[in-house]
Amino acid sequence: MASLAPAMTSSSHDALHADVKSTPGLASGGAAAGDDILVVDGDSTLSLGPDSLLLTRSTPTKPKRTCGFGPTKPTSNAKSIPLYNVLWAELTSPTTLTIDYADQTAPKKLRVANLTLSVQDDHADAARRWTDNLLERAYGPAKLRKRAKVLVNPHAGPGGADKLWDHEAKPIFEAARMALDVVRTKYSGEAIEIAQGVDIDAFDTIVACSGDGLPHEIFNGLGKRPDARRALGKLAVSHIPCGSGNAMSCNLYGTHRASFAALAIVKGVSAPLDLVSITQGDNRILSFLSQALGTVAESDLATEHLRWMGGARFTYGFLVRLFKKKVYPCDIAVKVEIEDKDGVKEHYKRVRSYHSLHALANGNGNGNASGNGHGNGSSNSLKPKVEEADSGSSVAATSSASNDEGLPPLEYGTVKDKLPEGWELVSYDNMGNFYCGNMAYMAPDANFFSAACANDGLIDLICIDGDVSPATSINLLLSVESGKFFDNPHVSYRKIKAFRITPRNQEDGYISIDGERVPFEPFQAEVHRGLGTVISKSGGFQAPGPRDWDSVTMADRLLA
Ligand SMILES: Nc1ncnc2c1ncn2[C@@H]1O[C@H](COP(=O)(O)OP(=O)(O)OP(=O)(O)O)[C@@H](O)[C@H]1O
Repeated sequence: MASLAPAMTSSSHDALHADVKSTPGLASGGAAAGDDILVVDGDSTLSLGPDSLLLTRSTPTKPKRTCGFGPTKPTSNAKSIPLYNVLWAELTSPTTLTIDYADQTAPKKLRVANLTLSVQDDHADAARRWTDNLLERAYGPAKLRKRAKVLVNPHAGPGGADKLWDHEAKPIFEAARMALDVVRTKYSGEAIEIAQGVDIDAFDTIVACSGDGLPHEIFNGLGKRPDARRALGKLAVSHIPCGSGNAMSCNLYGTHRASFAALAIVKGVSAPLDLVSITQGDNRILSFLSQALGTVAESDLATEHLRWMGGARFTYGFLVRLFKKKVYPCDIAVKVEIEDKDGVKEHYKRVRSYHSLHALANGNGNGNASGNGHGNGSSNSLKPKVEEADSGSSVAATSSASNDEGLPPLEYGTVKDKLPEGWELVSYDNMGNFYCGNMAYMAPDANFFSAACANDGLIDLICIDGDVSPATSINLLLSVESGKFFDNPHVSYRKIKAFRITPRNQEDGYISIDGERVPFEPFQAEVHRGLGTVISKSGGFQAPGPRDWDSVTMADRLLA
């Protein structure tokens, strides 16, 4: 019989005799291309369902004895493996079929397991075709055997990135037969240099095993190249979560667990991601995640000495500050695109509906389409209005003739220039939080920017007054986890294209760009639609969106 066991114990596998079953509609004695069923060991079968691979043993396995206590337990004759979990399959000899897959052995961990079956030698060709069919279905639009440059930050988060890479991510990548080039970073900033010099044609993805600091460095390294636009568009950045926040992985893979993220990278597709140019003094850097000034920035950056607390250090820092009712006076000038929350929800609905309809139009109901998120699909009638409205400012639109050049020009100049026309300048004496997000989750269970879209050319701006009562602040913090934050009346939520912020009456303080501290000086930001590329599980973000965004009929969607 076939044995299903972790790879480490493969020596215990029983050999199987495999044959190709004649089933109605299939050629007798051989599996024609597209065949779904392979017969093993005479009567056992391996069948390909729409979502899973099913091994059914014909001979019932003997029930297990229970030493006389209670009734004997019947042993199941079938084993189902989700196709999403299938990593690799091949005939390792003309008579041996091996299938590697990610097995969920614990709620927080996947482990590589394999299935070894013998194939009758006169049916090797048919078994090979069946194997190709299996891999095609298991990978869908995802590229097989991605080539990865892997950067491991041994000092990420609470520590342990080496272990997470070695024990949770690497085995999954290796089982998927990915080509790996692994580097352990030795000092801060090395990932910038590596990304600056990497051969972008030699790899499909550059994987950060780290917190969100290494992806920030990687985007910036790619952005410093003379061929920045091509590099950012070609080499997809991906993330194995090893830090304390791990926002990138939460947004793109819906998990902050290393082995689940590794599987999502294996099965993920390249997708464009908006990136934000930040100018401060004479510098220009890229931001992929967030820009913050106020309680949130300080709670993160001023608690570095409490790293041992893991994710709890942020909550601790936040509570300490909110009881002080700290305010951060500043001048803010914003290029607003969508002013009110209903408009933001409507926009989110349009983008999501476009992506799901686009996926359906491509015959990919699970939304796992490679075009998903690029907004450049063929079905023009389904395009959301925002994408058309934004096309003038998209990087693709402004740079198609010059793809090998550096970063796109700044549409609104730098922080040192005169304030652009049409920007609304407001002075705030009581700002508590100026928080701008390019992704939804800022950490697990911290879906601050629930209306964020990966590739809409807009960033989401949250402003909260600092002089609200501590009870209101605590309620606000709790509402993030419960999903009610977006609708809280104390939260101002807008979609914007650019902003400039100038702190006032404070000698020093904290400004966070993607969780990294930058000088406490005025800075300006503008978004570039789809400038970066990431590996994503389904082409966009995994966040659920603002509450009730989807209370809309199919007709609404089609008319949106
Ligand atoms: N070998 C190293 N020694 C010291 N610093 C390093 C090294 N390698 C990378 N770094 C720096 O560590 C910084 C933080 O990296 P990373 O995001 O991986 O972890 P983190 O900030 O601890 O994550 P989190 O914020 O989620 O806790 C990066 O800015 C990077 O420059």
